Amino acid sequence: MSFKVQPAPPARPNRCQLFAPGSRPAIFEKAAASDADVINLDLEDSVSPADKAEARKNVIEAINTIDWGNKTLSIRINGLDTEFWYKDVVDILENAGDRIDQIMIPKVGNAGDIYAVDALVTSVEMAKGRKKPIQFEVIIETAAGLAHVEEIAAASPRMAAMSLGAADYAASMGMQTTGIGGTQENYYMVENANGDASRATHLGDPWHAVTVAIVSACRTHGLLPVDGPFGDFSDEEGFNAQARRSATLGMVGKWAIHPKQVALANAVFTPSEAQITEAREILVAMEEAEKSGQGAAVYKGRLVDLASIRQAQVIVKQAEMIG
Ligand SMILES: CC(=O)SCCNC(=O)CCNC(=O)[C@H](O)C(C)(C)COP(=O)(O)OP(=O)(O)OC[C@H]1O[C@@H](n2cnc3c(N)ncnc32)[C@H](O)[C@@H]1OP(=O)(O)O
Ligand SMILES: O=CC(=O)O
Ligand SMILES: [Mg+2]
Repeated sequence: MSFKVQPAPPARPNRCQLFAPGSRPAIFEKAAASDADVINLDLEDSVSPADKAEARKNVIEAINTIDWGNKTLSIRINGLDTEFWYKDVVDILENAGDRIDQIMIPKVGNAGDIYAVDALVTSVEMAKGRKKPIQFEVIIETAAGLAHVEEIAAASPRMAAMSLGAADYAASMGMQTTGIGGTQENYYMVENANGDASRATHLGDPWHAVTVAIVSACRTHGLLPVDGPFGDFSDEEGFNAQARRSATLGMVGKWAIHPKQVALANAVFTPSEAQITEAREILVAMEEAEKSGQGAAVYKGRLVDLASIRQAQVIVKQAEMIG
């Protein structure tokens, strides 16, 4: 471990973030009644420009009147390259009560973007005497966002979470796809020719590099790394495969852009009974090993050592937090 100890991320469940367009207030109550840990009311890309002002009003009313239970409530504002974002921040923080937890900032490109929103939020908080500091979550969904991911993660004490936005990321990177996340059929390896007539193909994961970059920046600075949208909400198997890859790489949750996806995300990002049992058994095996002066032991025929304790603790802590 470096001299600088890795900070812990916010201790709250973040297995699923359910999105609802701000221009569709009829679904807000349904979102509030869902099993998602986080609700994102959207003012950005699911709201057409003509509806932005109305959506802001809807969202403010919803923050103030709907019972959001113990969910994290987050509002996605418009990007800093638009004429909408400052009014999103000012109107919401001047008119919404303390039930709002987070602002989600889309398309961040560098630490300066966070600084700008932080300055505005801080000013409105002071002016209105707001007691509960607003946290930030951001979306990494541009080439610049990926290039500056670490400075973005470190940009403000308000930073709590970071998501991968597969749709805008693909557009910004010039990727040849219109799919939102998941399998990309043209991203594959083919087995060597070697005279073999049947050349098997193996699909690769085009989201791997940016996912790892996000997880690394988040873990370095104590944020929650989250996988973003999976557009084809009829494809449960595809969603599960994407979510399992993200969970394996260290992400803590995934967006749902349709209520169908909430249970899927919760299932993948909740450690299974088998995983929890195995993690607890490893901790017991290591306690026994340490008692007999050993740093390494054998569990089910494989090596476990002090690093295994830290791995097992990840799963046990996740399970305890989710309850
Ligand atoms: C790339 C990005 O930026 S992703 C993030 C931004 N995008 C979004 O926020 C989109 C969020 N999702 C949606 O707007 C909608 O789910 C859509 C447009 C995809 C589909 O909407 P619909 O055609 O109404 O879906 P469908 O008919 O299958 O809905 C089934 C039920 O779930 C409800 N529902 C649909 N979406 C949501 C939602 N996001 N939250 C809560 N409830 C919802 C419907 O009202 C309907 O309820 P009912 O059974 O009581 O009538
Ligand atoms: O905002 C999300 C995305 O995928 O783009
Ligand atoms: Mg986007």
